[in-house]
Amino acid sequence: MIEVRELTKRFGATIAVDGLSFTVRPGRVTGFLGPNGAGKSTTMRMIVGLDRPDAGDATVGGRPYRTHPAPLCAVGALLEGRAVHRGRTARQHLLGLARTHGIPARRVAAVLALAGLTEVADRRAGGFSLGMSQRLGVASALLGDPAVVILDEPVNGLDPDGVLWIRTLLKDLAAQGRTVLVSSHLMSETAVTADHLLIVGAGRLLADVGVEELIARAGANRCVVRSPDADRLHPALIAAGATVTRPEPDSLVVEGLAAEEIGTAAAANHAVLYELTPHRASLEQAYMDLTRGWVRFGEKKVAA
Ligand SMILES: Nc1ncnc2c1ncn2[C@@H]1O[C@H](COP(=O)(O)OP(=O)(O)OP(=O)(O)O)[C@@H](O)[C@H]1O
Repeated sequence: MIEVRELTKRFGATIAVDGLSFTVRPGRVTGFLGPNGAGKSTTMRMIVGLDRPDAGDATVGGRPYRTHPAPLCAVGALLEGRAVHRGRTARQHLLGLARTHGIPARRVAAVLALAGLTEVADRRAGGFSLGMSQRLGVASALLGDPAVVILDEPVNGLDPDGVLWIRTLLKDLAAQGRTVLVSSHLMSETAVTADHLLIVGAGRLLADVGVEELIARAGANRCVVRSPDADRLHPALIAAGATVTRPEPDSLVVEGLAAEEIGTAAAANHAVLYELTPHRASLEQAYMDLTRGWVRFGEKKVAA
């Protein structure tokens, strides 16, 4: 579990993080979403003690990151710009990290395999592509078998194979009961992996919401129905509680009823259906609506 309370960070005139409070729960993937400059990296850096907050605090597993006796075994983090000694091989890098925490060497082989790096384990990390470096960063984060995993933009630089790998990995980690916080500025990417979303803009929390709930909030689900018996179906759907518009004599746009309910009402009224198409509100649109007006233009914060 990660708990963030009233976290605030200023860089000169910029308030990077502005009184942010949230809880990240175990057993699910939490997406940390926001446009560029929203304060995601700064928040993650404060959670792992790399940046000092101006106000507020963050705890991991009930205590500040710095006070964990073996932090790597409590929290695994992949943060942007993570330093790897360029002259060392991937295996040497991981063995070095393992030694600082008394982690057995067999764990190194395990995370190399998990990250798909076994074949390149003895190559110098300095020659790694961005995607391979990201994989090494994830391997490092998982080295201590931590209960909490924090990844900042992990899909950056990954090829489609790598993107699929990270998606599966995140879901597996959550299914094992770990707390997983993963940042992105792309809703489309996050929606396929995350169960829960924390959406930030200009350092503030805009939404703390389940993926499904956000879709529902984005607007009622609509169904397009075509029927030669629209005259009979139209009043029946209204009686069942729907809001119905009728753009064509044989077509109805129905809000407030699920496709199953519409089908059932049609059958009960002996109405033939030529079409019954659910149109879900797009998550992308919901995200755009939420974050519109919270994009930073230089130093200025612009609210809707
Ligand atoms: N070390 C720093 N010095 C000065 N300003 C900083 C520093 N780090 C971050 N900022 C500023 O704080 C704000 C939040 O930045 P942050 O990197 O946390 O956002 P982000 O949501 O991670 O963005 P991105 O998706 O672009 O990585 C931005 O305006 C950024 O310019």
